Amino acid sequence: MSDQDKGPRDDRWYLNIMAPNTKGEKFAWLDPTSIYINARAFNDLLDDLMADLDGVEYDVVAGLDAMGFVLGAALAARSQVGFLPIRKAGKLCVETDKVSFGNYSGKTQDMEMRKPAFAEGTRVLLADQWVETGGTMDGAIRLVERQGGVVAGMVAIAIEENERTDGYRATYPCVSAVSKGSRWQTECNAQTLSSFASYKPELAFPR
Ligand SMILES: O=P(O)(O)OC[C@H]1O[C@H](OP(=O)(O)OP(=O)(O)O)[C@H](O)[C@@H]1O
Repeated sequence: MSDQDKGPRDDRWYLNIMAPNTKGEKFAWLDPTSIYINARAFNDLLDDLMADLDGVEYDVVAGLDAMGFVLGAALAARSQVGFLPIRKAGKLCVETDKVSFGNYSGKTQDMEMRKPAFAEGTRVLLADQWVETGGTMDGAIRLVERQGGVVAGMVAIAIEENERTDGYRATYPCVSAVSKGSRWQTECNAQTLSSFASYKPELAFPR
């Protein structure tokens, strides 16, 4: 792809290379990780998220296990702040706080954060790949607040619209590559993208 192909910044062209689910309803409805494979796509995604995070103040980025680690760590590096992994339960070998949460799959799971992870009043930016029901974010918010942290905002490739995520947008700065009011947002809410019709894995190849 050439620079000309990028188009206006609002285009968010890299969303076109996200892959549809081909494995059925036990899985998420799409796979955004194809964006990470392609250098231009990944960098343009990070550029747009960083631009939209301008004015949001945070001391650390917390990434949600597992795919939130990719975006969260990359944004932490760009922001020159540290990165805090919030893990699915049973992995951390240090003291932890634990919460239960439900996500799009309908299952209840536990997640953990090291204890203590930060000083009281630390501003934490929560990063995840995707927000669907918002249940995973809810667990992360509780973990951060339990240790006296302040949720500084949330960032993801997309935040689907529903009652819970409307509440997040009303409460925190929420940044997503899928812009509110865009046709991408409408398609994400409906869980089908028009770009799926022309999706090819080759679109994401590294070169
Ligand atoms: O808003 P929710 O309904 O809670 O769903 C969003 C969560 O689901 C996806 O992760 P998943 O649990 O599939 O795990 P993964 O990151 O390990 O792929 C996504 O990365 C979020 O973490």
